[in-house]
Amino acid sequence: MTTIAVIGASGYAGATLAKLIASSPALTLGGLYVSENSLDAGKPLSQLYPGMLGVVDLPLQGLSAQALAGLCAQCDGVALATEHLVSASLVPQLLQAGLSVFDLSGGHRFKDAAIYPTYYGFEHPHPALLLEAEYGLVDWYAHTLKGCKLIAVPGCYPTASLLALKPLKQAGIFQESTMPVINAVSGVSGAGRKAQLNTHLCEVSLTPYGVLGHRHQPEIETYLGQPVVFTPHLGNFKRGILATITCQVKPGTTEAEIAEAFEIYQGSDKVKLLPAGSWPKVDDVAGSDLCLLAWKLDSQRNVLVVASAIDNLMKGAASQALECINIHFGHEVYS
Ligand SMILES: NC(=O)C1=CN([C@@H]2O[C@H](COP(=O)(O)OP(=O)(O)OC[C@H]3O[C@@H](n4cnc5c(N)ncnc54)[C@H](OP(=O)(O)O)[C@@H]3O)[C@@H](O)[C@H]2O)C=CC1
Ligand SMILES: CC(=O)N[C@@H](CCC(=O)OP(=O)(O)O)C(=O)O
Repeated sequence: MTTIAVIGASGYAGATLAKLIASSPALTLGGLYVSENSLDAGKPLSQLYPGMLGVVDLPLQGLSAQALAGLCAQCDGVALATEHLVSASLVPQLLQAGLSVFDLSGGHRFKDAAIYPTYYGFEHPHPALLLEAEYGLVDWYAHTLKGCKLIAVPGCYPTASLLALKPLKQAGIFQESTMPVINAVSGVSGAGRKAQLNTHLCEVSLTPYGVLGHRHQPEIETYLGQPVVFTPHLGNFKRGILATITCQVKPGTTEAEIAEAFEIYQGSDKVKLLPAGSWPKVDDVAGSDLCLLAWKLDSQRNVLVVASAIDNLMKGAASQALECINIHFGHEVYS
């Protein structure tokens, strides 16, 4: 059995992951943690999420120095479902204790520390560790995850976008100067559990945000290897992301070439192509660990539209983290 603790376990991503770990045959939950002075410390997780009653009844513990030392002594790995700077500050001690770290935040997704002040609003406290991290987009980089102790679980929008675009990039299908245009809508759970005015029921209405400055733009560009225009939108639903992506393809590109590019996912039980003429809906993926893709080519104008749907809390966070954990520790069961 591999023992994994979850820090940030009362949040949407952490609680979702705790439930997945508790239900995984090869894993055992090594503890659930919140901030030292959290109002939720001492409560069973199932008190916050009654649907987890009998599944995850472990109590949430405040992350004191003593609790952190105990965690380090008892666990093989730790998942950080905490905000970026909290994750970045915790990682050195966890690595020093020999743990494998799975960071669900954006705290370790870039090698270039200069991204952090520009897109995250802080100087990275441990830039040298960025060079040690591997990017856990499991459908593309599974081979890098075994030998590394620090795994940066991708962001939700980048997961949806990269799974759609990387096959096309790899096949050399984009026109030289094209910038794929990604319009993506996320459910409100993407903003986390804590109360904020913009996620208040009466305030939520379909709207773009983070226009031309969202931190997921450089993440998508880094792992795609070319510029994109990314515009996120907040939708009035709880979970799921739908990214609709428009790109210009080389003149003469055929449907057969595009179909061949996406054959990379043939046999995958996580990334699936819908039959021609069908388009994914967020409700089709909500609660699942899937990414559903569909595309259509206008061969007259060399325009390709690809749609990609995931659950932001699952393939966009917790289930992808679980895949990283299982691959890293060599467990055959990936979900
Ligand atoms: N929601 C989503 O769809 C996705 C989220 N992510 C990333 O995952 C991370 C968590 O997101 P999400 O679950 O939405 O966030 P939430 O706000 O829902 O949860 C944050 C969690 O962190 C805990 N926490 C806060 N400060 C500390 C601290 N100093 N030490 C330990 N625990 C702390 C909170 O509990 P308390 O405040 O009571 O201490 C809570 O359990 C973020 O980095 C986010 O960007 C990634 C992909 C998708
Ligand atoms: C709706 C909403 O607010 N979504 C979040 C995305 C959260 C996430 O996946 O991203 P990180 O792990 O990179 O924080 C946002 O746009 O900030």
